[in-house]
Amino acid sequence: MNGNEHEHVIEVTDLRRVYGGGFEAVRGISFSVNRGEIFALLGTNGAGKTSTVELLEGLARPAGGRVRVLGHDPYAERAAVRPRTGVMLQEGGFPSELTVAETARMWAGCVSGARPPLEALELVGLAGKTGVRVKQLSGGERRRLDLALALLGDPEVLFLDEPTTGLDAEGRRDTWELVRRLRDAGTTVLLTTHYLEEAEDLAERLAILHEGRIAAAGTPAEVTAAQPSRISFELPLGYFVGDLPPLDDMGVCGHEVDGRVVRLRTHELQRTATRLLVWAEGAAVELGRLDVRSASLEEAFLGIAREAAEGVGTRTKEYAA
Ligand SMILES: Nc1ncnc2c1ncn2[C@@H]1O[C@H](COP(=O)(O)OP(=O)(O)OP(=O)(O)O)[C@@H](O)[C@H]1O
Repeated sequence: MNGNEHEHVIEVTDLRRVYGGGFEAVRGISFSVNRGEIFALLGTNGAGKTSTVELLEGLARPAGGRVRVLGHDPYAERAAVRPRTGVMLQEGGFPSELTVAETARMWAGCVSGARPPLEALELVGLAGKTGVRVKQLSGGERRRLDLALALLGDPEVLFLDEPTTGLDAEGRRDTWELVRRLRDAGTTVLLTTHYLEEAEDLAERLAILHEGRIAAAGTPAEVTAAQPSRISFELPLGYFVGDLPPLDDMGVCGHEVDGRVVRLRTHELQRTATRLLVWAEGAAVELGRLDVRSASLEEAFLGIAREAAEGVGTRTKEYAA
């Protein structure tokens, strides 16, 4: 963060959203997104991702806090913000009888300065489907049509709500490639996703939401680094975890034993692995199925969700991403 407010294309401060009946879906979150950055919002089902993105899109008024997109309030100053943003909702909801080309033309008619519809369809790989009715498209093709429509206005800021849900592996990779190309051309992208590899691969920074609060935020590497690495192995018959050097001395921060299988957690992977291997060598012990791995974003996510659910060390506050 460079403190230069003009670089923050999206700024969210202590944002709250309360639905009728008093349910608080977004409970005071803060983050900012820089120009030309891809930022991912992750979270378990019902964490508040869509509720947040809708506030950024100006579709609802926050119950508290502040949102600025391109320096404007997207709800109160919708006319200033809307033409400069592209929105891909979770459910596009287009008339299913229209063809792909008709849908794109109809949509382009509502966008000032729209790029040619065929160009948008080409970007998402649907140029060969112009004559196909929307109802005949596969789920993945519909998501790509949603994305083409979001791109029609050549937006400065793109909101993508689960852009690759329903896409096969190739379609997902193609979409990532397109999002990266858009970013390289200067577009700022905020996306929500359930695919952790998508966030790890695409996003410069991310925030993990849990029950309306930010549970962790930073670069994928920063979020992952906060989680322990894992070492697992199987001890030979007749050996027990108590035969290892004292776990504290090995830098182990947690362990589980399941029969002869031992799983160690550590924030000092090199130290723990070295002590373990030196011990095994000295004791002439063959460690079966030895597996040493750094935490992945997926492990970080599951760890955060588990901690939050257990209420243990919940880090659900004051993350300024
Ligand atoms: N219109 C509404 N009225 C009342 N509660 C709502 C409404 N819309 C959403 N919620 C609740 O707000 C919470 C957050 O929902 P939201 O759709 O923002 O979550 P999400 O993180 O996008 O989830 P998912 O990953 O399942 O799409 C959920 O508990 C949901 O049930």
